[in-house]
Amino acid sequence: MESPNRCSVIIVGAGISGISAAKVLAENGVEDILILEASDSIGGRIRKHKFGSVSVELGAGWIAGVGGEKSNPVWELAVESGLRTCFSDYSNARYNIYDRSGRIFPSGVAADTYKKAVESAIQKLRTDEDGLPAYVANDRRISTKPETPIELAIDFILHDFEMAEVEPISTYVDFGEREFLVADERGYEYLLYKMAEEFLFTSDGKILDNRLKLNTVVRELQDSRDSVRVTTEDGCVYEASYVILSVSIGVLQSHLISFIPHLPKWKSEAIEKCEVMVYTKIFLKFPYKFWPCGPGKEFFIYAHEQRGYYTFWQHMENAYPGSNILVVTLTNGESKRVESQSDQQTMKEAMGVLRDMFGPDIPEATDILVPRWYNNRYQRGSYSNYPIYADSQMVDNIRAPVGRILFTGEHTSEKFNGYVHGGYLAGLDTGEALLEEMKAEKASNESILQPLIALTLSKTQAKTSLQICDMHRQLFHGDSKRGLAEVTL
Ligand SMILES: Cc1cc2nc3c(=O)[nH]c(=O)nc-3n(C[C@H](O)[C@H](O)[C@H](O)COP(=O)(O)OP(=O)(O)OC[C@H]3O[C@@H](n4cnc5c(N)ncnc54)[C@H](O)[C@@H]3O)c2cc1C
Repeated sequence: MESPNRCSVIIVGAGISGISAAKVLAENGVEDILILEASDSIGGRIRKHKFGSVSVELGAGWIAGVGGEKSNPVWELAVESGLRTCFSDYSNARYNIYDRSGRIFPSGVAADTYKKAVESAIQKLRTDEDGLPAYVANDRRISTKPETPIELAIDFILHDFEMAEVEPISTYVDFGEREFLVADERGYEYLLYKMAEEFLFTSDGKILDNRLKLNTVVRELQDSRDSVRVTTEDGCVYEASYVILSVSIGVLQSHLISFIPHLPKWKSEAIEKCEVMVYTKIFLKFPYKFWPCGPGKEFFIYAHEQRGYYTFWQHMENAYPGSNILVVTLTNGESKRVESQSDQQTMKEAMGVLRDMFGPDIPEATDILVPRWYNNRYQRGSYSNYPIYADSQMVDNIRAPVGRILFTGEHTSEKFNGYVHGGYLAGLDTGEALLEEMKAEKASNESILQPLIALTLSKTQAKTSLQICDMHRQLFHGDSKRGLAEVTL
């Protein structure tokens, strides 16, 4: 039987965590790596798409957590790369709440409803933390259930958009409360290309390096005492001393990848317990704009009796003036419902909502774009959402290595899960942890092997055996230009 392709480390997934882990390894001399990516590009949940004449972000759109005492590392990457961004001011959204007949709720009503919703959410959070139902809370105040359309709309934006008013979110506490929308034709993914070009061979903005294999779906990881065998959907087998697995928590839950032996119970239980949020941005293009623009008008809200029904809207005039694009965000149940229906049906529903808000004479949308993160078998959702009862043990278990397989990705970040910077920092941490592990293993091997080599090999023989290792390294390293012709992207 032919021996499998072998290298030091295989990284499964080329999202921000996989690329940042690979970068740490390469920078520290571990260059015989192989990155296996299921889709046709790097970026994962950071992905741009040409829509109309502009680049829109199907996945992550914002750099969240800017302007605080500590600097968000992703913001630093964006500044270094000259990425174009626009500040997003959500604070006015609550004053642009439309009812079904197109009237904007008076600001006093909106502010009051908002205040009550925040108080109620804080109350609910306290009782959830105590493990008690709301009606037996210490101070006997009962958290109120949202019922009216405006209450439901505000409840949606407070909870499904993780507004910092309800609980302290590490991202905002550590890095600041400002958020910047990426509005750059090169896309948010440009940050990943900038990182990748530091250790992979690139030309004309394309990665041309045979250490990155796109369209390669990993289906099985077989962990043994001294290596991991990786089998892909097309039947190829690779072998490495270690694997870094950066696929999303949704993919881990979906069992797209089998583990031999099975993952231990503590690991699989922790993976199953983590919730997955689905978040869908639907883009609609119009022949001209009919919505209000100007200061404080970027975000607007539709209040409907069904929670989350085309609630949260944004116009793209600040990001791309003249683009005539609206974005509406759906989450969870509504995302799944819309993913399973035709885009024409979704356009019809969205147009109905817009006519409620802006009247019957508005123009029909000329194009629609509906990303399907939940049905994408390489994602199975948008990002992890630790349940309220999750403790640090659960996160530790999700992150902990099993044998020679290390787990990384936004879901392994205790403080910043769900965010781009969570994925980035998790990748750096995993890369560094693996370097430590490799150093320790090398030291222990040398202490066993040194006396043996001295006993069994003459000096020249020992040198020859080292050269064989070096030749193997050249498969991946130092000859990337020759590898060019063989690469298919
Ligand atoms: C719609 C949406 C909006 C978001 N908005 C924001 C935002 O505004 N700000 C923010 O900070 N964050 C946002 N996020 C979250 C952010 O995008 C993620 O936290 C981050 O990009 C995750 O990076 P990652 O490396 O952990 O995972 P991923 O990017 O998912 O990388 C994992 C990679 O593994 C690959 N893969 C999966 N299965 C296999 C397999 N079997 N074999 C080989 N490869 C495989 C995938 O194709 C993918 O490329 C959003 C996400 C979504 C989906």
